Amino acid sequence: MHAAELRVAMSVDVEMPPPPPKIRVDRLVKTFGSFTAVDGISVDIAPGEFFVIVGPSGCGKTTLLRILAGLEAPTAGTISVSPNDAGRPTNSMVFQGDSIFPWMSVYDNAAYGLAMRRRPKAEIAERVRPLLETTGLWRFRDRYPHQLSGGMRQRVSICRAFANDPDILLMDEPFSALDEQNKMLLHQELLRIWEETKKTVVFITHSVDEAVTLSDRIMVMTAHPGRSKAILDNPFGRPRDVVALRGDPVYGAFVFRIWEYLREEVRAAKLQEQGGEA
Ligand SMILES: Nc1ncnc2c1ncn2[C@@H]1O[C@H](COP(=O)(O)OP(=O)(O)OP(=O)(O)O)[C@@H](O)[C@H]1O
Repeated sequence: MHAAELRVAMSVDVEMPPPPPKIRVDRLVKTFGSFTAVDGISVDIAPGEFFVIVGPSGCGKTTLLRILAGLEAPTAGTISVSPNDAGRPTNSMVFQGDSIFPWMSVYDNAAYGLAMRRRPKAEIAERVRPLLETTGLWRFRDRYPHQLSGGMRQRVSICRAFANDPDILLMDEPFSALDEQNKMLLHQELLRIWEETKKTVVFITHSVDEAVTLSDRIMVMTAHPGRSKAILDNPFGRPRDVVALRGDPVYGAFVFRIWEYLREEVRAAKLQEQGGEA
């Protein structure tokens, strides 16, 4: 057999094992006193995956993200994150609304994580400038947050998180305060930056549309106590055009499928909120 034939034969026969997960969540439980916020969630998230969590209000999404960020300890179960290159932060968090510093310019806000790690100025510029350019903020780099629109402030938060070059990005409803048009632009920008960097992202949202637009997989959570109800593979490939996506008949069908899982949970959460039984 020639070497080329042997290679073909081997490529057919040898199945590569999947890469080890970047994040492994194993039977995770979080209680606050007698209240169970997260109840036995297990999931493996692959390196470079865009993993989105949707669920009704109060189901434990933020609690789960805070545990991933190391801001809360689990009550039971474990979270393990495969190690990264030394010297890089494990994760950066982007919060709901914008969380940039009002006393710092756009540039300094975007550079904040790197400056805190005392990276050389040239390296900071090398990282920050392309991000500010991609998001249309470069010419506003000397402005302060009060001189920016909400969409621009949120762009600064995203630039800061990516500039920091973490292994994992944790995003807690970062776009919930924005109007539809700004949201759409930011979705496209976020996807563009993510496709260049292939970071592992865990993203929380209330919006099924946002989940479908951004994700590789979507976890639907139950109403309190927060459990994993379903984990769905997104049928759309990459790269994505966030507007064209909506014209695809598969889009509506996938949104509908997620709502089938979600609607009962939203109803249950509403009843819980009103003090009734779900
Ligand atoms: N530190 C805390 N002490 C007591 N209860 C808490 C604490 N943090 C969260 N909870 C409760 O845990 C539940 C889950 O909260 P969490 O913020 O994780 O939900 P969520 O799904 O992110 O909600 P939303 O979508 O409304 O932001 C809520 O009932 C909340 O009140």
